[in-house]
Amino acid sequence: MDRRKLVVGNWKMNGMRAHLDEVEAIGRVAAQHPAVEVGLCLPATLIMAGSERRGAAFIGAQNCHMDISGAYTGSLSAEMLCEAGASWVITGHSERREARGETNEDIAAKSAAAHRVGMKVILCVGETIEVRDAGRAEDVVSQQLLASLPEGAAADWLAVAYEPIWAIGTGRIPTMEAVASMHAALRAALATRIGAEADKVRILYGGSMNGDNAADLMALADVDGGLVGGASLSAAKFAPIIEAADKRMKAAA
Ligand SMILES: O=C(CO)COP(=O)(O)O
Repeated sequence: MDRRKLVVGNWKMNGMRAHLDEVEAIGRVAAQHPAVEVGLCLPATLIMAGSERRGAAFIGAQNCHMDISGAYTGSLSAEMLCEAGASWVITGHSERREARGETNEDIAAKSAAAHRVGMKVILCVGETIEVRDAGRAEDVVSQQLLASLPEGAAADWLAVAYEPIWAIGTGRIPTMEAVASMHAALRAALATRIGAEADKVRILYGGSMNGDNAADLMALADVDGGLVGGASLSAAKFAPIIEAADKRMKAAA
């Protein structure tokens, strides 16, 4: 199955106008590696300016509301983010599931809302260290994925990111065997819901991905790219990850 590698930076609550030079530099790196789909999910304040300097990278948002409009102080709808220049949105990041109490149902609704306005979605799932240590990671994360999967999910608008919570920002990653096994389990779980379409859905790995481990991670059969936090904040750190994805695309061609 030819799945185009997808490498996306999640800037989280980082980035001021001064960092738009990095957006531009990453956009140039993306242009040098057209085999890879590259994007940056920016803080909402930078989406409009970032989308003017994005080069060959797409710009995404990090969250959206599930409703179109209304009395939701401080929230942004998918339509607003899309109009500002975001073509993708992250839903279900653990930093929102945990700290903001987002439920699987909320995440399915947000993902559907984004799809309705023509945006693409990166739906995040991942386990705590307690669940991993108890040997229940694959069951728990597969269930989380199915419970937060929006109606009509299809590969042309939905990607999944497996992000073990204990690997985010810690410099620790699961073993390659554990990542391979989880990604295969998630694809199998998807197939129970969407059948053969599951083969086309890109499943990204996220959590301490960097220039040193990206090549090994992206060589795994069901790892179709990365969702990258810290190492996406500068072109210098992000470029080696994009290059690793490009090499895999060429090796597979
Ligand atoms: O949460 C992440 C991306 O969404 C991963 O963050 P780090 O790459 O900084 O570990």
